[in-house]
Amino acid sequence: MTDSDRHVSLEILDVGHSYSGQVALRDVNLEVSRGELVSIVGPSGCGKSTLLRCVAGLTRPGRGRVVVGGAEVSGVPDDLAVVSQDYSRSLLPWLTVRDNVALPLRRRGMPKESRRAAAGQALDAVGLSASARRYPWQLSGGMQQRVSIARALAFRPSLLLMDEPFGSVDAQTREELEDLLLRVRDEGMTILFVTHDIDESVYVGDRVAVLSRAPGTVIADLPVDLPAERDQITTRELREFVRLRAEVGRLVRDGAGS
Ligand SMILES: Nc1ncnc2c1ncn2[C@@H]1O[C@H](COP(=O)(O)OP(=O)(O)OP(=O)(O)O)[C@@H](O)[C@H]1O
Repeated sequence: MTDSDRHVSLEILDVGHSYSGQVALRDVNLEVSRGELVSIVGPSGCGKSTLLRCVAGLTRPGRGRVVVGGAEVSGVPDDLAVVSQDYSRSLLPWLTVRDNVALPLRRRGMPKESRRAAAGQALDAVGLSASARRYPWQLSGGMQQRVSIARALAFRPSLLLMDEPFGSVDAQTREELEDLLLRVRDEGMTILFVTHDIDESVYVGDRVAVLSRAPGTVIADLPVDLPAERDQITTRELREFVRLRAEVGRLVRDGAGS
């Protein structure tokens, strides 16, 4: 398998899901090309996390199908990483930060020295080299979240699912992580990125998919027609950025459910 073969497309086809008769998602259709970053926004409780769980193979959708790289998802795909809001449960407290980051690389059969080097590089990218030998419980919440992100980056999955990943970090770190994510996207990873932050959805996205109020369905799929090279200050000043931010904001506020 070549490196470019690892980057997959994703199809979400007529996906619906209910919890004990309560409909959380209905008729969700979304296609994501290889190497594309699609932001997903929508009102609280509209089913964004449920949708990511269906794509990750953690929840089997009651209706419809999810297809990753041409194959229907029936369990957790091998070549997938998830970064969720819940950093406190995602790291192993008995392993150092570096060993947490290196752990998934065993699945790739990578030799120990290469695992350590890849973990070191990813920690460097999120600004945590100095904490490599510490344990997760010795770090702040925001730092732990950066470790989870470093772990996903070191693994270099073909499909990366992120559920409000920067919600717990300070504003400056958040901007740095957004730019890091854009560099990763440039390497061809396919990314689904759930966020509550409308500015962020436009800044990092190639497209923004807006879900309606519960039960969630896609009510808009907007291309982000901004220069690929983004900058935290000048991109956010562009007329197209301001227009899109307003459009997404209006859709999230007014987006009708059934
Ligand atoms: N395991 C579960 N059991 C029962 N109901 C659930 C479960 N998980 C989610 N739900 C319900 O499904 C609906 C969608 O929840 P979900 O967490 O997917 O939405 P969300 O858009 O990610 O929410 P938020 O933006 O607040 O994080 C909500 O009404 C929620 O209460």
